[in-house]
Amino acid sequence: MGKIFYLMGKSASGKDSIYKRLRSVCPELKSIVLYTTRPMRDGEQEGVEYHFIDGTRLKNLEQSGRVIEVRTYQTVFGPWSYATVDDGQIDLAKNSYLVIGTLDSYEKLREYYGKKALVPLYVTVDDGVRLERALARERQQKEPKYAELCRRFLADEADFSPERLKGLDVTESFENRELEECVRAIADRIQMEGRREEADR
Ligand SMILES: Nc1ncnc2c1ncn2[C@@H]1O[C@H](COP(=O)(O)OP(=O)(O)OP(=O)(O)O)[C@@H](O)[C@H]1O
Repeated sequence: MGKIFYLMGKSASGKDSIYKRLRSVCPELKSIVLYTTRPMRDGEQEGVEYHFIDGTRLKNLEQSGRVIEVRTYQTVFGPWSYATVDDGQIDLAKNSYLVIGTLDSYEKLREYYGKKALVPLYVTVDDGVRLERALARERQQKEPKYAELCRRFLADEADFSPERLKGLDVTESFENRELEECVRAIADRIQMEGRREEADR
């Protein structure tokens, strides 16, 4: 049976950077396209970055029991939802998947597909280094949002508390000191899972 490799970590831990590298290092892993009610941005394409839907369609999907997890953010443009939907794109009999997300969405997918289907890939960075990286990244924005950066940094403490991680069996972590080293360690972990699967057959 295939696995869902679930990449997660606190803000600015390097998930996006690692995800992009893993996409080329582990091309056999499929991606999952989420659904969102936020408007499409210039350059985005339906079905590539997201499936773009409206609130009514999301409600219908929820009523049909196909929404595995949904998060809604209150933005200045109104509420924007992001959802993982069981629309047939996830077929664990055939494929394994690489997904990037939050600990909450990891929990929901784990409830839906079963503990055995999920492999958590938890990325960590020393807090001081992470704050420096977050600040450097924010400084490059046209309108840096430093208060939001601080809010997220503090919220991470509760979101990824040791108790929560332990409760969800996230016992392994990958330190992102040097990007390529971290990518290699995660790729090795992914390959080990493949070997385990073969041995069990
Ligand atoms: N190993 C590394 N060494 C130095 N800089 C890094 C490393 N990994 C990532 N970065 C940089 O740190 C910043 C945060 O990385 P990235 O955006 O990938 O994190 P993230 O976990 O996806 O963040 P968020 O969840 O907040 O969007 C980026 O500017 C990225 O270029």
